[in-house]
This record gives sequence, structure tokens and C-alpha cells, in this order.
Amino acid sequence: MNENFEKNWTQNAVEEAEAVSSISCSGHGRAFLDGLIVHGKAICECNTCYGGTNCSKLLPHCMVDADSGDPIFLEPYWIKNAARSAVLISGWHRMSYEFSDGSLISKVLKEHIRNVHAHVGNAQTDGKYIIFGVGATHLLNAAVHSLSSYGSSTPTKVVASKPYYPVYKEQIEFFKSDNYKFIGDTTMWKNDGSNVTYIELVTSPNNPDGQLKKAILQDQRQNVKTIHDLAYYWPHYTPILQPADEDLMIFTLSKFTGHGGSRFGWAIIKDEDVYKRMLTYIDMSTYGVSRETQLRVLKLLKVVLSGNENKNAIYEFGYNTMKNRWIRLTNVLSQSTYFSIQDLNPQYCSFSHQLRKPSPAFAWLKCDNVLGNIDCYDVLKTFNITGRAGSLFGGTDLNRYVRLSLVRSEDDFDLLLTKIKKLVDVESKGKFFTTSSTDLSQRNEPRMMLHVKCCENNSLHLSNINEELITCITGYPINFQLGDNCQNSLVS
Ligand SMILES: Cc1ncc(COP(=O)(O)O)c(C=O)c1O
Repeated sequence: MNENFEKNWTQNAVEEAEAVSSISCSGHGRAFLDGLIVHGKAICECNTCYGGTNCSKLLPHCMVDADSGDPIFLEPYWIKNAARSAVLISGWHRMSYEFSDGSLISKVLKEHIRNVHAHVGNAQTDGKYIIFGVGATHLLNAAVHSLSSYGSSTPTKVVASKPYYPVYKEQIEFFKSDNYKFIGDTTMWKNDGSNVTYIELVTSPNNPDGQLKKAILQDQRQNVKTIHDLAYYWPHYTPILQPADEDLMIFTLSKFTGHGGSRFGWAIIKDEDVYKRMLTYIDMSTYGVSRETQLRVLKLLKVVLSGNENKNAIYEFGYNTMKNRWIRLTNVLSQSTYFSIQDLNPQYCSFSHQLRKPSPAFAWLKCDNVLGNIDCYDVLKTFNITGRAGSLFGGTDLNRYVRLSLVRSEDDFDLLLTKIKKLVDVESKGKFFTTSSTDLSQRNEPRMMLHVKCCENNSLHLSNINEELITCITGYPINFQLGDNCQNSLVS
């Protein structure tokens, strides 16, 4: 026994943690150790569309959040494994900048990452280097930076296949490097005969549409380097086809265990020079990943690897949850002619040794042409659903699409499904019409209006006309009052 430590020094921490977990938020929220304290007690932080001191009130006319890809769907797994996944951080835990060998990376954690990949069979790590970053977001930039050609008169061209994860473009444009430039859709550059260096970002399964993608440029040219973003290559979201064995692969804890807030990702790298360059980038930008984070990740991976009843518990929970959500969504949308989602086929999964049904992280929803020239994002907004606008995934020609996140909480998914059912129900009852310069108050047969533009600066924002739309949606005659400045209205 080390006499420097008081006896039971963990006691207070245990009591604090248990007190917070005992606060009831009606199953629609959660109290946290670092949350706001009111009258000496941590308050409930409610899920979207729920309110009240204990989150028991469902808020009417609430906008459902299907925007961010925050994988809270895994929270029930961690609540079930609360005892085994808890970690206590002492005041003296690894205060130093470095581990005792001078590195910034926990060797034990690195071994656990290799073990996870060996168990799942989703990536080959033998003989490869592993580095840690503050989420995949950090590593993506580290990788682009490290693969680009320094000091060349022509910047390295960075491409991704449409529809692509918007952060690739946003990040590169934000950091404005002389060494590399984002130039858009990969297919546009397939036949470029020049010897300019390319970096191709390959996302598999793809965000937003869940397709398993392959590099397009690599086979054809020498001067192409590839970054494989495998954030979603886990049995929760896709059948595992074989261990990925690419030169540079990026994974993130957020999509694997659901801990987006821990900000932890890792890259698996074949080439030593690329590894060293990425390491320098990490040193220069953050000087490594917080030791508290590394400790927590280690604990989480220990739970994942040991499993409670079985070693595949998290993958079974992840797959079943995502598959069931997909089935429920496809069933509702099978009733629609105007709204459809991507086609994904069952495939054999080498991890589960089964034919696996689709279980993607996102629905890539399309509004049919028949609705006229509309922005699908606006249509869904009208029905109180916030998705992510298709145009962000590669240009305005994708504005017929919206990405709907399926990885959020059960509450978010249930509310999303309720709103989609309403949309489909309206579609089956009403009809769409296209007209212009119409006094809508003249029309008194039941119909549905999806998109109204009014004349104040030629556009009245949809959220301003919700009341009128609710009237239309219920199938009653439209009683739409044109504003003073409106001579025209356009319904599409
Ligand atoms: C394809 C893809 N790559 C990378 C990331 C970023 O992950 P992280 O949370 O680790 O920064 C995301 C997050 O949504 C993603 O969808």
C-alpha cells in the first residue's frame, strides 16, 4: 500500500458519478457530471423535441434533427455496459507531455486497436504504422498535407467521387495551402493525361449513400496517392467484404463506438516516410492526443474486445439497430412515388459469416422530378425535418437529394419516421400542382402545397409559412393570405 494516498480516495468520484446517473430524465435525456447545476443538482439535458425539467414533454411542431451524423444510437450499449466501461481519472494521471518512452501514443492502446481489426477482419495492420489524431477530421488533413508535393509549382490536386463527404472540400479550402487544392469530383479527372500529382479520397462505405467505393484514378496512373476513409467500415453499417489492405487508411472512434465527443481517430500507414510526415503534422498541430482520451479509449476497447456475453456484442447491437431502422424507413417509403432512398443489396459478410441486409448510417433521400424544380432540403423542412442538403455533397445538381442521419438517438429516429410517414400520407391524400401567379385563396379543393415562393425579394422563407402549410398538409382547403408585397406566388 502506498502510504501517500488516502484510503478510499476514489470514494467521492464514485458517489458523484452514481448521483448523476440516478437522475431520471424520463428516457428522453440525460444528466452529466459536467452539466449545469440547479439547486445543487445536475439538470437533465433533453433529446431534441423533448423538454421540461425531466424531459417528459414532447414539444409540438418541433423540427426533427436528422442532420448530424452523431452516432448516439450506441448509447444503450454503453449504458448496459456502464460498470465495465467506467474509468476513473486521478488528479495525477499522466500529467507529463509525453509517455515515459518520449512518445505521445499509448503502446497498449495501439495493440488494442490492432486486436480489434484482427477480430473484425476489416483492416490489415500487420507491418503497418499506426498514429493517433484528434478524430478523423485531424488525420484527414494530416494525410492530405503529408501526401502532397512540397514546393512544386503546381499544387497537388485533391479529388473525391460525388456525392462526397463535404468536410474534404471545406477543410482544404479553409486551410488554403499552396501545396494542394480541392478540385472536385474524381470522375472529371479520369482522363487527365498530364503528370500532375493527385490525391484521391475514397470513402467506403460512402458518406452519404453507404456504397462500398473503390479508388478510380489509382489503377490508371502512377502519380496518384489514395486516402481511404474507412470511418464506416464496421459491421454496424456494412457487410465486411475483406480486410482492407490500403497504403493509408483512416478510422475513427466516433463511428465505431459512438464516442464522437472523445475526438479520437487513428491512421494505419504502410509507408515509413508518409508515417513520419504525418507524425510531424500531429506534433506541430496538437502535440498528440490527450492522455485522458487515450485512457478512456483503451477502456472502451477493452470492453469491446472482451464482450459481456460474447465478443461480438457491440457489432450485433450496432447491426441490428441500424438494420431495423433501415427496414422501418424503407417500408414507409415503399408507399411513396415521389420520395425514394438509395438501393443497397444484401451481401455476404466475412465477419458474421452471413448474408447481411443493408444497415447504412444515412439515407440518401431523393425528391422526384415530378415535384418540379425544387430543393429537396426545403421540401423536408416544410415537414419539420432538418436533413443535410444534397448540394453540400458536390454541387447544386445534387439539390434533389437530402442526407438523413439514421445514427442518432432512438427518439430522433422515431420522430423522423413519424414525420416521413406524414409526408407519405400527405402524398397519398393530396396532389402536387405547379402553377404561378395564383391567388391561392381561390382554390378550395384539398391539395398539398410543398413549396411556396413569395415575392418579398422573390422569396419568402418556408419556415415563415408553416401555419399555412399545416392547413394544406391536413388536406383542408388552402387559405393562404398573400403578404402586402406579394403580387405573385409560385407553387411548385
Ligand atoms: C466519412 C467521414 N470521415 C470522417 C469523419 C470525421 O470523423 P471524426 O468525428 O473522427 O472527426 C466523418 C464524420 O462524420 C465522416 O463521415
